[in-house]
Amino acid sequence: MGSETAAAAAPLKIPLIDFSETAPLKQDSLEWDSLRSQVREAVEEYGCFEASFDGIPADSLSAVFKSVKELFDLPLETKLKNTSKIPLHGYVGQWPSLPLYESMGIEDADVLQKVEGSTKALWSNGNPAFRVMEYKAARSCDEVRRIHPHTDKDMITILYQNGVDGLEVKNKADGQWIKCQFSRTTSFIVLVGDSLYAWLNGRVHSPVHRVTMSRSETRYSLGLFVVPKAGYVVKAPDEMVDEQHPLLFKPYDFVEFFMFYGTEAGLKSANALREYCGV
Ligand SMILES: O=C(O)CCC(=O)C(=O)O
Ligand SMILES: [Fe+2]
Repeated sequence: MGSETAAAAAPLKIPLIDFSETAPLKQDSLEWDSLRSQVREAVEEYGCFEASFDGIPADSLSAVFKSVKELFDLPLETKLKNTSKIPLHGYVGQWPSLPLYESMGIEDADVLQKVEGSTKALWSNGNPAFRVMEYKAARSCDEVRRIHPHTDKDMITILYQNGVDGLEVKNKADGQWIKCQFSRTTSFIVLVGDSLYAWLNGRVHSPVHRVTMSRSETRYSLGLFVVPKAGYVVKAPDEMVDEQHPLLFKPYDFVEFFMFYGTEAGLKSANALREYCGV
C-alpha cells in the first residue's frame, strides 16, 4: 500500500533508453531487437525518450558549450549577419514575447558539413539543420516561459543541453507536463516531429513541448533537426493507411509547409500541419 502511494506520487518521466552498452549495434541481434522495441514503445506512447550514450568525450562536450557561449556573446550586429528567409534558420532573437531567448541556426557552415557527413548514412533523404540556443538567466527565480508550447515540424529532433534543465513535454496519456530531467550528462533527448507523425500516418506521437526555467543560470541547448530535403514530398506510404488508420494528411512539400508555418497564420494555428494539409 505504502509503495503504491509512493509510486502514484512519483513525478512522471520520459523513457530512458541506454545506447552505450550496445554500440556498435549489430542489426537483428538480441540487443538490436530489444532497443528497437524500447524505441517503438517510447515514440508511440510519449513521442520522445532520453537516449543515454557515453561515447562522446567529456572534453568535446565542454568545448562545444564554450564555443556556443562565445557565439552568443558576439555583438548583435554580428549575429544578425547570419539570417535566413526560412523560419528558425539563421539568427533568431530579440522577440518581445521571448526576451531571454536567442538561437542560431547553422546551415552552410563547416559544422553542418561535418554533421551532414556523419548523418548521411542514416538519413539519406534528410537534410539535418543544426541550431544552438541560449536561454538567458532571469533576475528573479520565478518560473519564466522561454519557449511557448509547440510541436516540432521536422522528422526527428535530437537535443543536448549544458546541464541546466528546462524542457517539458506534455504527456500524451493525461496532458500533464513532464519535466525532462536529464539523468546523465551523456544523455540526449530525442523527439518525434510532425513530419514523422504524418509520414507514419499517426502511428507515432509528436509531443507538444515547451521550455520553462526557474534557475538563475543560463541554459544552452543544441538541436539537430532532421528535415526532408527541399522538394521532398512527405507522403504516407500505402501500407500505413488502412481502415483503422485513415489518411491524416495530403502529401506536402516540407519546405513549403515550413514557410507556411513561419507566416502569421501558421504561427497562430494550434495545429499548423492539419491546417496546411489535413484531410
Ligand atoms: O532547448 C530545448 O531544449 C528545446 C528547443 C525546442 O523545442 C525547439 O527549438 O524546437
Ligand atoms: Fe521544439
